[in-house]
Formats: sequence, C-alpha cells, structure tokens
Amino acid sequence: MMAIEEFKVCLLGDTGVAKSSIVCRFAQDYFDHNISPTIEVSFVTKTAPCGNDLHKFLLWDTAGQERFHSLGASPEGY
Ligand SMILES: Nc1nc2c(ncn2[C@@H]2O[C@H](COP(=O)(O)OP(=O)(O)OP(=O)(O)O)[C@@H](O)[C@H]2O)c(=O)[nH]1
Repeated sequence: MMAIEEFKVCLLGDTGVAKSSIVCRFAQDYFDHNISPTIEVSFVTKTAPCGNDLHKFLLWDTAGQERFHSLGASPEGY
C-alpha cells in the first residue's frame, strides 16, 4: 500500500516577488503573465508520486501587500 507523506509549505515575501507564480508553476505547470495580486491568502494542494509513495503538498500563498493582512486571514492560522 502507498504511504502518503504530507508537506505544509507557506510562501511569505514582499509583493511581486513571484510567490503565486511559483505555486502556479508547481501545482499546475502553468505561467500566467497577467496573474492578479493575492488577496489575503490562497490555498492549493498538489499530490505527486515519489518512488512507491505519494507526497502531498499543502501550499499557503500569502498576500505580499500589507493592506491585505494575509497572516491574520487564515482560518487555520499558521
Ligand atoms: N518575466 C518574469 N516575470 C515573472 C516571473 N515570475 C513572476 N513574474 C511576474 O511577476 C509579477 C508578480 O508575480 P506574482 O506571482 O503575482 O507575485 P507575488 O509575490 O505572488 O505577489 P503578491 O500576490 O502581490 O504577493 C507578475 O506579473 C508575474 O507575471 C518570471 O520568472 N519571469
């Protein structure tokens, strides 16, 4: 039986440093030239095989713009 290992990743950083673009490329293998700024926080999951196991990534993409108060917006906290 396959084991599932879970990884929790939170991206933090100034606005425009490409946090969302990295998540988009990682989760969907896609690049959007006109990607919108993140508001508060977005959550994405990606599961990928690794050897005989599965790796599940839980990704929190926070807003870089201070006015969105992303660190206080997560219902689960960090
Ligand atoms: N040329 C180029 N532009 C990039 C690259 N990665 C991201 N960008 C652009 O940089 C800008 C900001 O990218 P985002 O991913 O929205 O940055 P962010 O850190 O998530 O920004 P916030 O959501 O405001 O926190 C966007 O216009 C992207 O298209 C890259 O590798 N090359």
